[in-house]
Amino acid sequence: MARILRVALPVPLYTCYDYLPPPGPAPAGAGRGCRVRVPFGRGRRVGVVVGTGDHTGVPRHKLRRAQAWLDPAPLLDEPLLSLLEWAAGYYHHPLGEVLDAALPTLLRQGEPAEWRAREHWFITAQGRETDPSELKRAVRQAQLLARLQAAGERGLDAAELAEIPGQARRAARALADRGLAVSEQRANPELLEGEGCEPRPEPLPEQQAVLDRLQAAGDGFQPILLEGVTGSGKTEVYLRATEQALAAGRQVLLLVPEIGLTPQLLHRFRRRLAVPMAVFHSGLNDRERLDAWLAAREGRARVVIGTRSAVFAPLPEPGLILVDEEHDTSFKQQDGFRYSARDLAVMRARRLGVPVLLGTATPSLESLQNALSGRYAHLHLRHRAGGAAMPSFRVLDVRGRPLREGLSPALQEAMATHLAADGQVLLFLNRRGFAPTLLCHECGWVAECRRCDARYTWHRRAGRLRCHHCGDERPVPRACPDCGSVDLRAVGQGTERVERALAELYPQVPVLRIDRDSTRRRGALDALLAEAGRPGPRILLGTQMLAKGHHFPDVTLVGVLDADHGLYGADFRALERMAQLLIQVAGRAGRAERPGEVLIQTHHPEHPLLHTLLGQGYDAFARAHLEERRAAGLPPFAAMALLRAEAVQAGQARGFLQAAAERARALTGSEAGGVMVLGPVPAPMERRAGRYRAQLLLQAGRRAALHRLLERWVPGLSELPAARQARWSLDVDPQDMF
Ligand SMILES: Nc1ncnc2c1ncn2[C@@H]1O[C@H](COP(=O)(O)OP(=O)(O)OP(=O)(O)O)[C@@H](O)[C@H]1O
Ligand SMILES: [Zn+2]
Repeated sequence: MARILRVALPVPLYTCYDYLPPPGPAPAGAGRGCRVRVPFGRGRRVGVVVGTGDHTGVPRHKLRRAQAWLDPAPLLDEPLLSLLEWAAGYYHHPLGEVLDAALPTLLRQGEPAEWRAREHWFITAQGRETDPSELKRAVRQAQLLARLQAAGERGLDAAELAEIPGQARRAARALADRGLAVSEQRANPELLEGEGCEPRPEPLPEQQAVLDRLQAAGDGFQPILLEGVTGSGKTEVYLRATEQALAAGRQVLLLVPEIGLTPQLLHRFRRRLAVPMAVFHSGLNDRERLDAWLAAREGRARVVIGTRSAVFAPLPEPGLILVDEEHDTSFKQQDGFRYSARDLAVMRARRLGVPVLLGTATPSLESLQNALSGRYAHLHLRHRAGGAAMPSFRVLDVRGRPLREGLSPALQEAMATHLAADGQVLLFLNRRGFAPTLLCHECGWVAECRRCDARYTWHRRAGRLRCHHCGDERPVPRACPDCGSVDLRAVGQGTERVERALAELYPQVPVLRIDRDSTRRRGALDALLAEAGRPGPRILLGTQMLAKGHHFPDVTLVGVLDADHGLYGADFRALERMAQLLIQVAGRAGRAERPGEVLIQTHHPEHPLLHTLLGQGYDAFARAHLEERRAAGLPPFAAMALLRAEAVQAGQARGFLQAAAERARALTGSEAGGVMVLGPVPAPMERRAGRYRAQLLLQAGRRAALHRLLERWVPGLSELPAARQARWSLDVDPQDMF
């Protein structure tokens, strides 16, 4: 064994630490990629060995001994570990924290990387014969008995039991005492097992072209941008491509946006593919996450599906990486280690030598530019599968029109027509709550968050004012705190308010509101989506939760209540986002036999975005917008990094950034063709959650120049005296400028 271990620890410092190996003989597989427990300061940490050697710069009397090996063989295989090292370098983030972000919580805490036997509960023969109502004085036991009866031979595992409200485990033991249920210890938790029972439609020629391209890529890196209009059968391509890779004995990783991991999607995969799958999503508990991770690592899971962090799932036999809705902003991690899962997916595929397919109806300008410049293959699905037509668009000029809670007469008329024809209507409004502003009509006072430069949103049903930026909330005042008037008025519409108006306007039509508030309870979203998918007249009203990825066959009319909001955003990506959102929402219309119609309400009917987008399509808009970005020297024609800082006192964050900027300028000064250092400036919302925020932008025409600077600049930032007063973070390739 080597005499020195280099260990990455989860601490915010740009360095690894040298230790002597743990006492006693090392396990046979010990070395790089294994976890060790080490003393650190006065405590202990779990770290990952990233290197071994015989020499160290640490003086002998300071060199400490690691306490124990936690893995008998590398936990992270070489391709994954080296990808993470690359990512730490690219995002200029401490390696220990990168590793920490990539590992399931239990592994970070030092738990063994092993399955653990878990309790599994079954009904007994006697239990099957017992009517739950006989247990009338033990309500919970009766409920659980009914659940176990319904579960049949499959039984309920510990995780399912934990989901049942109340003391389900106690009830289970009480049932066991009565001889109605039994438990056993199961070593291997069951993986989601696909059924593979669904018929497979013949691929259309454009779909086949993608599959051929993937097949031709064989064992090589091949990035493909798949630009397919909404409803064109992209998911069908993912399924077929997955089948191809599975047939070649490989694993497949599918990344989906947070909102995209719907029961619908999982259902489709399970019905088509008869293989074990592992699913990563934010609803998993720590043990479930570890189980999914182990299943992927042992190769038991052949398909791994998950949101952002699943890009770090181990894949011993990788064959294909798929990224659905590649333009979606949820692929970007917005705090801590700020990575782009989409970009890392491409890099991972490149390093593994496997194809990667980025699918979307509305490519990000970054990916589009990569495709146009020939770095990615660019394939299209130009028509809806199954013969459905693309929806028709109409811009509704609402200037001077009487609006009833945001609904124009023309929109109401169209709704009535579609509902009368048994169609469903989907209304999109990206603002939850009742009203975004509470105003005193007497003196003009506005309810503003105590901790942010922002207004409270009035949540009428809950009777609360809530800040959507910091989460602060408080009761709604009865009277104006400034002048005492009781004439407080709601200004503007949120989904809650429109929902009320719809109930009055269409009393006989059920309205389903889908937003963060109505889906807070576990399972609520699934239930609402299932309800929304049923036939019959219905109005679906929601925020962007409703806008993306869902397949509602009976929706024939989509109404965008307020397109103005996105047309004049402060961020240079505002228009791109707005265009993507509009196309995605519109894509929910007319997905089955009946044609769809999309109505967009705006006060700016002449806006060039609406003109190009609706007249010529997303592709034309995106190409035109790319040219504007090129002319302005903005991404994807420039590389950016944003240094953000925040502090409790005004001026402290800026002071730190000022010092950082001077350092950067000193470093760039000598270099021609270097990096622009812009700012510092206050953040667009300067005060948030009680802290003052500012930012410094670094921009360069060439990525290499930016990275050369960051390499020399970032590690020293924490040593600046002003760093003690501010919290700071670096965002490479920032996706929003707030
Ligand atoms: N080759 C095919 N033959 C017949 N039907 C197909 C074919 N491919 C897809 N479909 C059907 O067309 C519909 C839309 O397909 P799919 O959901 O895969 O599209 P999508 O591009 O993923 O949609 P979105 O962009 O909205 O996510 C589905 O009902 C699907 O079953
Ligand atoms: Zn706030």
